[in-house]
Amino acid sequence: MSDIHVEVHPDTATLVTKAAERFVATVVAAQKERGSASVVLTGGGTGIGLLEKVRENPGDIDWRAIDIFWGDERFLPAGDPERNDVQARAALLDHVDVDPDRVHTMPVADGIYENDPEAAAVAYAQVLGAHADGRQVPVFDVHLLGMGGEGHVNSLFPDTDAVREEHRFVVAVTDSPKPPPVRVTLTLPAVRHADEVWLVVSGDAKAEAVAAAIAGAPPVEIPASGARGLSATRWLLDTSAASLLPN
Ligand SMILES: O=C1O[C@H](COP(=O)(O)O)[C@@H](O)[C@H](O)[C@H]1O
Repeated sequence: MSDIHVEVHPDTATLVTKAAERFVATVVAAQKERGSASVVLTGGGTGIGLLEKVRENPGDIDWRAIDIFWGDERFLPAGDPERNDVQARAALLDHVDVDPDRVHTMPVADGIYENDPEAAAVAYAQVLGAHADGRQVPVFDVHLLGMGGEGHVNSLFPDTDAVREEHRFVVAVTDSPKPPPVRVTLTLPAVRHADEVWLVVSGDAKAEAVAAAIAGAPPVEIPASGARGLSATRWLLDTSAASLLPN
C-alpha cells in the first residue's frame, strides 16, 4: 500500500490555495507525460474551495486534455444547487475551456434514471469502464476527497453497505445520514484505482476522524481510512483538523 503523507497548513484559506497549486502541478505533469490527465472531483467545502482557487490560478492546464469524473453525487434533478457537479461548474468548470465530452457527470434524478439510483450507479460504472483503457476503472491521476466529521468520504458513511462494498465500483446510497438521502458514489475499490488520493480536510470538527483514519482505524468505522492511492495518499490539512495528530 502507498505511503501516507501529511501536510499541515495554518488555516483553511492557505490549505485550499496550496492544494490547488498541487492540483495544477499534478495535472500539468500528467499532461506533459501522457498527453492528458484524469481527475476525480469531490463536493463539500474544501473540495469546492480548491476548485475556486484553481480558477484563480489555473497555471498551464490544458483544459481540452483532461477527463473529469466525480467521486459522489447527490441524486437530485439537473441544475439543483446541492448537486456536486452544479457547484463544481460554478466554481471552475463554467469558466474554463473544458471539452464537454470529457466532463463525466453522474446521472441526474429527473433524467432517464428517474427514481432509480441503482440504475444510475450501474450507468456510471459503465462510464468509468468506457474510459479505462480496457480496465473497469481508469487510473485517475488524482482522486480528491473531502471528509465528514464522522469520517465519511464520497458518500461512503460509517457502518453501511456502501463502505463495505468490495466488488462494485459505483453504488447507490438511499439512506445517507447527511441530506440529501439519495446519492450515487464511487466505492473504496474505485477510489483505490487513483494514482494519488488526496484528503483535503479543515476544521476541528474533523480532527478526531483525521487522527483515527491516519492511525489506521477500520474503514467500516472511519471510511476515510480505506481511501488509499496506488502511489500516494496525501492528507492535506489545516492546523485545526491536524490538532489531534501525534507530533
Ligand atoms: O456530502 C458530502 O460531504 C463530503 C464532505 O463535505 P465537507 O463539506 O464536510 O467537506 C464531500 O466530500 C462529499 O463529496 C459530499 O457529497
